[in-house]
Amino acid sequence: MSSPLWNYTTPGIPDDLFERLPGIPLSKREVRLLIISALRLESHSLLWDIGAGTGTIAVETGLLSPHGKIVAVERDEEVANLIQRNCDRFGVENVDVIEGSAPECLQDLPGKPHRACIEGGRPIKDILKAVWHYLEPQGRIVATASNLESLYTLSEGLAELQARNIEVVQSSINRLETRGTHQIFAAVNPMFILSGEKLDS
Ligand SMILES: C[S@@+](CC[C@H](N)C(=O)[O-])C[C@H]1O[C@@H](n2cnc3c(N)ncnc32)[C@H](O)[C@@H]1O
Repeated sequence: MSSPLWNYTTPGIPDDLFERLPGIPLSKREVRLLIISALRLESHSLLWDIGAGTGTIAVETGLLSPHGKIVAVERDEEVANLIQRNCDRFGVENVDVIEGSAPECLQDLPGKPHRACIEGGRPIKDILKAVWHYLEPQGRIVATASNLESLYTLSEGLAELQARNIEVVQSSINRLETRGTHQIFAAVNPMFILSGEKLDS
């Protein structure tokens, strides 16, 4: 009997265990951990993973929260199929993969989310506002930005929505790598991780 690919109760699956498609991004392991931490999942949370890419967030949260439900939204058909394959690879059964483009497709999703992760899409503020509209009270949104423009837009969007307990964290991660005869610390692209809550004022 072959041993399972990931048999641990903690998140942090190494990036190279996921099936990849050329050019399709993935949230790097350490950044993924920060995103998952910011989501603060509860045992039965419904999570919308918008712009689900390679599916690393969907897989990790599916494993971490077996009584929860994840809806992974991805606009590209080939990439949506990749997410399903990565779920199958890790034996994750509580992820529904939806091929669709946000924000338009959100109205057709079943249920209202308690948590949302936004990692892609333009115009990003429209997606943020649409997701916020469906978010349950007490819900949390986590969104990432890799550049100053997205950081500003998301930050402005959360303020306009009067999100509470807004946090912004910038990752700064270096991994030891062998380059020729030397070992150097190579930087993982820094990401901004923004989060906010939908609380009564
Ligand atoms: C940065 S990747 C997400 C990586 C993912 N978190 C992971 O670790 O596997 C962003 C993805 O969002 C998708 N995307 C971009 N705009 C979108 C939209 N409007 N609706 C749905 N998906 C979108 C892209 O096709 C891409 O695969």
